[in-house]
Amino acid sequence: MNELGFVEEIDENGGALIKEGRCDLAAIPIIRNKILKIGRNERQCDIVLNKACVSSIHCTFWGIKFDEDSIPMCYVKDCSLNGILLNEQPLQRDQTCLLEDGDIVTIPAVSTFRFYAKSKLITKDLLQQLGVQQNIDKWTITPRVIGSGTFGHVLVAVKTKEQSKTKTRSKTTRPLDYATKVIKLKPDRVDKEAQILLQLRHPNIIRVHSTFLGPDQKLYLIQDLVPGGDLFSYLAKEDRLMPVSETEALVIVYQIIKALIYLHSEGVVHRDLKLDNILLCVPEPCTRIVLADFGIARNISSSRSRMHTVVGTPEYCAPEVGFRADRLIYREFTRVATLEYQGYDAKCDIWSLGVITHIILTGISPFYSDGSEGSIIRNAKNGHLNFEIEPWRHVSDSAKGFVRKLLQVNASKRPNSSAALQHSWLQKHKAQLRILYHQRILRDVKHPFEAKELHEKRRVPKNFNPHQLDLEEAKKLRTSAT
Ligand SMILES: Nc1ncnc2c1ncn2[C@@H]1O[C@H](COP(=O)(O)OP(=O)(O)OP(=O)(O)O)[C@@H](O)[C@H]1O
Repeated sequence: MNELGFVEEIDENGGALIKEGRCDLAAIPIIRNKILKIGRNERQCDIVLNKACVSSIHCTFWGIKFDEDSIPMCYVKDCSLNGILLNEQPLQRDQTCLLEDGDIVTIPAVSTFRFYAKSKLITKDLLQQLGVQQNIDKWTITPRVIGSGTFGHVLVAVKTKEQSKTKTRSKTTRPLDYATKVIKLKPDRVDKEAQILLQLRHPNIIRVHSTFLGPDQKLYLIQDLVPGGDLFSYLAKEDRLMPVSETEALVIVYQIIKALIYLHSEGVVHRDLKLDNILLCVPEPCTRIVLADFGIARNISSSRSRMHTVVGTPEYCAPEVGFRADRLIYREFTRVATLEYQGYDAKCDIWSLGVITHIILTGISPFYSDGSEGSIIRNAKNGHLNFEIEPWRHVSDSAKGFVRKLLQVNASKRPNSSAALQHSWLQKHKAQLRILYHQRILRDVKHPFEAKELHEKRRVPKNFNPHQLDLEEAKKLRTSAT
């Protein structure tokens, strides 16, 4: 079942609007992996509103379902010049809001839409079942689950204070939504994730606002809610991972490298970079991406030491980290000094980026073969890459060279994060990537990041065309097709 919610145009009395010839407007489904667009542009929009005050794409709706059992989360984003109202309250340009069943979205003086949730069932005592507090300091934790992982659950949270303040202004005002990661683990691990994240400020790294230690040694990490889902779900279509265009891959990889350069300069190594830990602001190309899940990240700035603990996910894990095909040698993620290796450093993140780049360009995980842990580890140690397979056919040699370089088994030959940015694949598109990044990708960033990215003023060339990359690629594809 692909429908995650519905958007229906209504009249001023709240009744469904079924005009002659426009009955298709009644209850348009929000489906998985597709953004529902409302605006003036006939080619791109699902609901076309032909009025001068309506922007080409005025607002968009989409839904995210973390897994088969989870309740979808649907969002609306204001992309317009003239604005939209959510329950009579204006949104800011580029603002995204999590929707609740029955929410009303208005394009002033043009149209009004009602959002219906597909699944409304949220067990009231879910928080109790999960052993999660409803109120932590100034925060209210809601029973809406965004995602789950090995270490706990991620739920929607709102600021309690803000809620009561806004309630006096209007009953319908929605407080901003945040994500709370609730971790019930050993205190030392818990502290590390919180400590590391609180020190980081970068538009491509998850922003943590506060942390609280609740009863039962549960840590609450209040973070920005990143509404576009993770990169794995974005690529997963019809039971397989679909590659993205080379242009889209460049924009993703560029942002991951930006985050890694910052992270490594702060002495932090992520150690678990994978598709599931890369979040998207909107599930569409050229969106801002955010690295999340610093659960096993390590701060090595104090000692500049190398790391010896075997952690991570074998599919994305650099050979020097020391995963072994024979699981009996270590149990799960215990601390095992890697005897035949000298330990490892921040370049383990570069290897993971190599695996990620391979997957997003081809839909194939380079060392996966039969999927058994043993074969993945053996294949990664061997480092053999096969560029002869069909999905590489339309990919440029420089992209292949980039992947080859990052997946060097010998870590000393692998570039560090700054050198990865200097690779010809990215350098060739340097100017366009920079402009796209500063003019478009960072547009929704509201926080005063210390990172210099936001303060850099770049001159836009007179003939700059934000679609230039796509055109170049289209040209290339046309040539290769003939
Ligand atoms: N701030 C956020 N905004 C939106 N979604 C999020 C956020 N944080 C986490 N998620 C979602 O929740 C999922 C689980 O979160 P996270 O990876 O942090 O948990 P974990 O227990 O450390 O997982 P893992 O088992 O991968 O280690 C993510 O894959 C993502 O889909």
